[in-house]
Amino acid sequence: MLKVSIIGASGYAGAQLTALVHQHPVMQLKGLYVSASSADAGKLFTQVAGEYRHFPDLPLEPLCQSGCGALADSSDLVFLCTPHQFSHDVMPQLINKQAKIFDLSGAYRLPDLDTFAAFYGFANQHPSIQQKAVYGLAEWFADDIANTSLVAVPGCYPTASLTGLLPLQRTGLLDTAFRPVINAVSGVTGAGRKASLTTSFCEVSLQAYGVLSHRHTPEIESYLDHQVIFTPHLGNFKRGILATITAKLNPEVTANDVEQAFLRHYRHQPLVRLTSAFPKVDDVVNSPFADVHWQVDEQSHYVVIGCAIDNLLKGAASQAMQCANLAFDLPPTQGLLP
Ligand SMILES: NC(=O)C1=CN([C@@H]2O[C@H](COP(=O)(O)OP(=O)(O)OC[C@H]3O[C@@H](n4cnc5c(N)ncnc54)[C@H](OP(=O)(O)O)[C@@H]3O)[C@@H](O)[C@H]2O)C=CC1
Ligand SMILES: CC(=O)N[C@@H](CCC(=O)OP(=O)(O)O)C(=O)O
Repeated sequence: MLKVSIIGASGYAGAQLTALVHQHPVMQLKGLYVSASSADAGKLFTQVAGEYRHFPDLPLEPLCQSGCGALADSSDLVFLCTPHQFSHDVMPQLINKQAKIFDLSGAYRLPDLDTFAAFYGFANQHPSIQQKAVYGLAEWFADDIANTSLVAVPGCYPTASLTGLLPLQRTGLLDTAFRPVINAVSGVTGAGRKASLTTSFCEVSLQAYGVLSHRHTPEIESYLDHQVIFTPHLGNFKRGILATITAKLNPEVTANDVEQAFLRHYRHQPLVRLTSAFPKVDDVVNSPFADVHWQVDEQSHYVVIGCAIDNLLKGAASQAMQCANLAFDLPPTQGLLP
């Protein structure tokens, strides 16, 4: 059995990952961790995450940064479900040890360090670690993921946006003179478990935020190799993301070309479902799937693409597990599909 440690296990993404590891046939939970000063330190995971009350009793152990090296030496996998700054700071102690590291934060997703500093508000001090990190968009970078010991698991909006756009971009169907326009709505779990006024029950009402400034814009652009206009919205539902993307196609592109591009890239990908109608959030919530549909207007040469995912699963924990499966040469859907 592969020994797994999860740091940030009391958070929304960490609890999902804990559940996925628990049901994985060849992984076992070695330890669950929170910060040294956490109000949850010493509590049982089952006390903090009530939906998993039937799980075995595992404590949420307080973790000091100095204890991370030993953790990485005694685990096969370490998942970081922690804030960006913590993942950034702790990484030198985790890498080059026994464990492969899967970081769900944005700390090592952006190869351009100036862009990183501008969007994250702190500098990436570890360029040599950044060079080793592989972007964990599982359907697109499987070979690299299989051969690395550090995976930067993508953000939730970039997962939905890139899943919808990459088949067209990689096939050369997009008109490079126009930026695809991505409008995406996320449930409130996307903001994490920590209380804040903007995510409190009485305050949330469908609204755009981070307009022309969200840190997921450069993440999408880095891996699409194309500039975009990305507008996230916060919706008054718990989980799920719906991205609706409008893009300009080259003049000679037909509806059949677009269909072939999606089929070629996703026909053999079990976790991307090409649906017969525009996807619904409810169809993917609590599942590891990305649902994708599109419609082409051959007169105007525009395509509208819809992609729905569960932000906590395909947008975080289940994609991290897909990457872990790839990194350990296991079937990519192991522990994710019955
Ligand atoms: N929510 C989502 O949809 C997505 C989230 N992500 C990313 O995944 C990561 C986790 O997100 P999410 O679960 O939403 O966040 P939460 O705020 O819900 O959870 C954060 C977790 O990290 C722990 N933590 C915080 N500081 C430390 C520390 N210094 N040492 C150890 N543990 C610490 C927290 O526990 P405590 O503070 O009690 O110590 C908690 O368990 C973030 O980087 C986020 O950006 C990525 C994609 C989607
Ligand atoms: C609704 C909401 O607030 N969503 C988060 C994105 C969550 C995510 O993908 O996380 P990363 O921070 O790891 O990129 C946001 O907009 O900041």
